[in-house]
Amino acid sequence: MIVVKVGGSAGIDYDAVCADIAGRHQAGERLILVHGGSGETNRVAEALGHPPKFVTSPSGYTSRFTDRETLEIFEMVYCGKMNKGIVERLQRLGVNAVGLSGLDGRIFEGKHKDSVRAVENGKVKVLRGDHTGTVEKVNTGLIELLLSAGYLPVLTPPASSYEGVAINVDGDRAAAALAVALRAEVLLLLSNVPGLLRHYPDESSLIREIPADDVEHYLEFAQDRMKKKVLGAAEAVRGGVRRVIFGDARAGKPVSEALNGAGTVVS
Ligand SMILES: Nc1ncnc2c1ncn2[C@@H]1O[C@H](COP(=O)(O)OP(=O)(O)OP(=O)(O)O)[C@@H](O)[C@H]1O
Repeated sequence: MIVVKVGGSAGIDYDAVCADIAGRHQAGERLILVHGGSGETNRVAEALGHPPKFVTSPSGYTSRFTDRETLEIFEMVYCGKMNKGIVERLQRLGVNAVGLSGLDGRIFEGKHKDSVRAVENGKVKVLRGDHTGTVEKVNTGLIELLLSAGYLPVLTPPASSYEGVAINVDGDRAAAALAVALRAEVLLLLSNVPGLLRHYPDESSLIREIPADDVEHYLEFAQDRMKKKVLGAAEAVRGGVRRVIFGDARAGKPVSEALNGAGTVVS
């Protein structure tokens, strides 16, 4: 089993990702696709007059402040435009894909965090009304049903809180939790960069290998949103996934190239 997570940043070639996945699925490989949608969510939020707000925690992690209106825009883009766009591409390629969010069948579950600590102008503030959380539990029943019937699941945040409330969760860490729950051999985290760069944005500074027992050490090279990917990779290998790859989804055959050794390999 391979869990592929494709991001939602500008420059990602979804046609290339879907064509590669379709070919591998049709050759009999067991795959699941998880996707993001941050770039398009920012654009739509601006257009709807509710611009995105990002907050940085005292420990340096950046996340989207998700009030109820932001959550609804997030769902429009992630579960609507992005998810159905990917499912349509796969259907056109002859793959019977099924798009679901983490709310459906409670695939992704976690605790609802209503408040977040954020550093603003050098001061730590507590912001309330947040709809975020972290995936703590993956309910694999529905996924296994789909896989055994030959469907290709295409999953996206949000997740469900334990009370059934939609929560914005990080897609990389959700994919990591899924890979652990399904005992996947490989987790691919594809985005608009060649992998983890030692000196971002210098693409020639690609880190080729990260030892599985030393992933957290590499957090120092990741800025802002890349930190969550490194954290997700650490969680996946700790949970038994043998290989995590940060790969490039901008062109070519993103899945196959990553599996053939391109990108940053954590093992
Ligand atoms: N050291 C680094 N190496 C590579 N990218 C980095 C680094 N530090 C920060 N980044 C940033 O991290 C981004 C990737 O994370 P991001 O969460 O935006 O991607 P995504 O997975 O495509 O999006 P989504 O949240 O929609 O799933 C890159 O576009 C880059 O700007």
